[in-house]
Amino acid sequence: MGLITAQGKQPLFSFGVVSDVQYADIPDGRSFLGVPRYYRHSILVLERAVQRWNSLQHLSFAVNFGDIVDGFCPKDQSLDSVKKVASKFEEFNGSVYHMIGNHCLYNLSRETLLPLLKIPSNDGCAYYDFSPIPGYRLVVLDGYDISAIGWPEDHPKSMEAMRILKEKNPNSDKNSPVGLEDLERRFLMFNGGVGKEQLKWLDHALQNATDKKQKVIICCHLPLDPGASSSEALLWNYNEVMDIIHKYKCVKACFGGHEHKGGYSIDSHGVHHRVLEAALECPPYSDAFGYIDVYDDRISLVGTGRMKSTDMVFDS
Ligand SMILES: Nc1ccn([C@@H]2O[C@H](COP(=O)(O)O)[C@@H](O)[C@H]2O)c(=O)n1
Ligand SMILES: O=P(O)(O)OC[C@H](O)CO
Repeated sequence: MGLITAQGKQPLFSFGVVSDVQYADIPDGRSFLGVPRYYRHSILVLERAVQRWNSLQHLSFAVNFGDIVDGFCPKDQSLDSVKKVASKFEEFNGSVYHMIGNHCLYNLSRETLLPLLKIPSNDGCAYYDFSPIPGYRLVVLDGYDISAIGWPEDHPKSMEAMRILKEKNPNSDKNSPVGLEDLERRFLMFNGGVGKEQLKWLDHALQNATDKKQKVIICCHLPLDPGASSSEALLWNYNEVMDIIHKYKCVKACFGGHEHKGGYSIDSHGVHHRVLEAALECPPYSDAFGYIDVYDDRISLVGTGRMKSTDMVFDS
């Protein structure tokens, strides 16, 4: 007999989730705002996540929401550290889908990272989609498509990002939100945007999903809704992405990372937004990972430790 959950129904499929491992073999530290960060412990959180996912036996795949290694990782250790974390993920008895975050790009070029993490790529971009079952599609966005990190300085995408940052953020430290108001505080160098080609691709993917009567789950390192995240962590053009998503009824939930404390909201169109709590900020012996049970009419995140459980119900 298959798995039956608390709702008395068998999920259509289930998958593991973890975000912001930001491993580095360096002593504990703090974020700019003083929040403790446990760089060596975070890989143990991932290790326990993989053990738990394997023990459940009903997860078909896992999704890593980015920032696999921290920016403070000594640069001569970047490659080995990414390989070390990637091989922990490989201990999972199923496929693992990765996305890139700002800290990945502080460490390694897209050229090195994407093949290492087996991220399907087109011209160095890291967006892709897949259908675990015919009725559902996961769409993974590259939130650093337009970014001042990760592309060579003279790359058109890097130059466009610098133009946006100069226009929107007058501070000499482009990671500083000082003086920026409300939602404008997202125009920071450690964030990024989705470029025109990717927006077109997203529109096409959602049209195609609609035609096939598929429901869609969006995954992006950067959060897409101000209700689920501080302004400082949002995707630069979250509004353009959401305008496309809201053209269709197929998107039921958007998941993200980057905002380490996590968040949850339901937007004006009934789309659920869940930002996942970071593995990096778990004090020793505590955890932040989970798995998601997907049904026709709900998506249930079952969290462990600091990752809160969230039941997301929608019209099927
Ligand atoms: N409120 C803030 C937050 C960050 N910064 C700058 O960003 C850098 C990275 O921040 P972390 O939280 O990841 O440590 C930080 O070194 C600051 O330059 C800021 O100015 N104001
Ligand atoms: O993961 P970091 O160091 O880029 O920090 C991101 C911030 O938490 C966003 O507010």
